[in-house]
Amino acid sequence: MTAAREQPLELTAISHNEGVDAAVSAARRVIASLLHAGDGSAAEMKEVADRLNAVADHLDEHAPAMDQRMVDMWSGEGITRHDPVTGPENTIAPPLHLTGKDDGSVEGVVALGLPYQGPPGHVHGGISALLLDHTLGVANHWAGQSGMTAELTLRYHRPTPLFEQLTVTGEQIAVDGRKIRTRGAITARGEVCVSADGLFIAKHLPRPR
Ligand SMILES: CCCCC/C=C\C/C=C\C/C=C\C/C=C\CCCC(=O)SCCNC(=O)CCNC(=O)[C@H](O)C(C)(C)COP(=O)(O)OP(=O)(O)OC[C@H]1O[C@@H](n2cnc3c(N)ncnc32)[C@H](O)[C@@H]1OP(=O)(O)O
Repeated sequence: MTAAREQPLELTAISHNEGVDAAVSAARRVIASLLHAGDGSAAEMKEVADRLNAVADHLDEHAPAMDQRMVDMWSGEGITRHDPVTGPENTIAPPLHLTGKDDGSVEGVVALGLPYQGPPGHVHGGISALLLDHTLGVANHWAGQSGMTAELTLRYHRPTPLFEQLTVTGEQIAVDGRKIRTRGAITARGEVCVSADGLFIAKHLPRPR
């Protein structure tokens, strides 16, 4: 008999408060702050741009070669740290933090700010697609058979609010040979805002080495 898990399993990397993760958290703040500031801001934007460019110059000067970095990114066998949805090393990741549940599904919560806006006060539909594509991919990984997205069908039921807690879910529904069918949704205040049906094909591109 398998003992029931008391804690849900972490399926995505959690940010450290140090190293590149801390710098990425700061950069996420900068992205949101710039959009909040806009052209009406009293801040001296030329100086801000110069300082940000100096930071980027410093990072580029000390970074490993790109091909080596690609190898490093893909060296682990488990969860990724660089992806654009959950990755603590990726400034454009909100980040969403996903856990695996005993019923075979995955779930995470996230609140999205101004950088992810589409219609006024609401999440851009392409951002919802990004979150769901990735969450369905992780759900397949959790279920034990993963692949590449071949089709992703989205239904936008109601606008997805910014600044509110969203729950993102994914669940593998069926595997038929190499075809994997997976479903998911984004809900806010218990109501479905976006639902997704995905067809994934069991195929994996080779990792850089
Ligand atoms: C992606 C994996 C990442 C791995 C990470 C590893 C560890 C990290 C751990 C945790 C994280 C977990 C997951 C990662 C999270 C998210 C993943 C994001 C997913 C993506 O972001 S991924 C990028 C976008 N994605 C593409 O970039 C795909 C481009 N595309 C292709 O690479 C090919 O197109 C492919 C592979 C789709 C199929 O090519 P193929 O040659 O392998 O397959 P083939 O043609 O033989 O078809 C076999 C049968 O599928 C049917 N079929 C094929 N395609 C179909 C379609 N579109 N619609 C309906 N049916 C279709 C055929 O009709 C046939 O059916 P039948 O057998 O019945 O005839």
